[in-house]
Amino acid sequence: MTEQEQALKVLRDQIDSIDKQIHVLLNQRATCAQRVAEVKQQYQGNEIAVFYRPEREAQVLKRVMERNKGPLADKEVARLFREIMSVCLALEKPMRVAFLGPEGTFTQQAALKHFGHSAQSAPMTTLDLVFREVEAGAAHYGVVPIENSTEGMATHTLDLFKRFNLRICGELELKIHHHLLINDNTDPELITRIYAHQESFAQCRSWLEANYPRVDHVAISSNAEGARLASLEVGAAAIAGDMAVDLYRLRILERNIEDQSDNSTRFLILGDQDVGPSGDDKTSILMCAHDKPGVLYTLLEPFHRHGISLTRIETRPAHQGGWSYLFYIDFEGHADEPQVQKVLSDLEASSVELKLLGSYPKAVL
Ligand SMILES: O=C(O)C(=O)C[C@]1(C(=O)O)C=C[C@@H](O)C=C1
Repeated sequence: MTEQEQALKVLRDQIDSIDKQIHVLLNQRATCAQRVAEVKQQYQGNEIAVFYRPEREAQVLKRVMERNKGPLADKEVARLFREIMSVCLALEKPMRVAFLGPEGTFTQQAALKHFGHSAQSAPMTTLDLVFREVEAGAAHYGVVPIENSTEGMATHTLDLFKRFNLRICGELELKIHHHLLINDNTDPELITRIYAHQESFAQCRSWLEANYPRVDHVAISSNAEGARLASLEVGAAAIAGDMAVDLYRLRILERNIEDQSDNSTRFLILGDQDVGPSGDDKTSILMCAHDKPGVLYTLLEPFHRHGISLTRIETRPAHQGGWSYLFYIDFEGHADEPQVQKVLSDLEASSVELKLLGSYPKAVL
């Protein structure tokens, strides 16, 4: 055995021994999760037991990142623990998560980032169906886009919160990297059309003008569908993300063509449970108000008085006849906290229609 082979053997023996310990510990953790499930079932009485606990998951992931000393990066260890919790939760109860499909969309990527790969992700053809599937109990949770850093709010998602009585149970952010994709039979010099969702064309506008000014842009229901078409047609290209590349066996002609390098999308997790406080939470509400002088002041003043920071405010027409508006507001804190409760009761007293969409842990990963 050479000196190098000897050194490798020593290190690999160490790795084998560490793996054995990790293995034992993983199964010990899984056994604890199974017991947790039994306890949840015992104490839930007649109600359906709630297995997924976003507030606890957020605390676990945060602690993992805080105590991390490397050499693994904080996000990487958190990602590993994300998957460990995902398998433990699947042992307690397999989760079905509806997302805006088809397979290969950024929303699916978001679902897997948030729930880990042990959750079963179920593609829906429209956003309405994601809401409906969760409301009907056919899926435990849903994942929907809410805003993009380049293009702003996903207004259709906002409108659906008014129609459906669901809770927001979580949020996450995903970096959105778009690639220009072709199949192996397409000559890069002979591209005649590019498929993408309207939103993605908008996020890559300057790059497309500079590089493909005379090629047809075909707007399509999703990037994943565009990728599927580009995998079948000679002369077609698609704009889509990493998941679509593997799924439709496409070639990346140009990487990261988004105009803003920090292009990212925020997604919300829909469910029907009230999530407990994690210690670092956000709350979302919808308010409906008529257009009269000082209305915005009435809505916002209680936040100022009780020292609550807003993280987002968005206005939409309420579609109720006349000039009524819907205000979608995100702010810091949890509905169980006294200051937040004061804001909510002041708003209710000021005769605006108020709908609490949910309190949930701030995105960790
Ligand atoms: O602490 C719990 O309630 C658990 O069910 C355990 C656990 C975990 O693996 O840590 C699993 C699923 C929950 O979503 C949160 C945490």
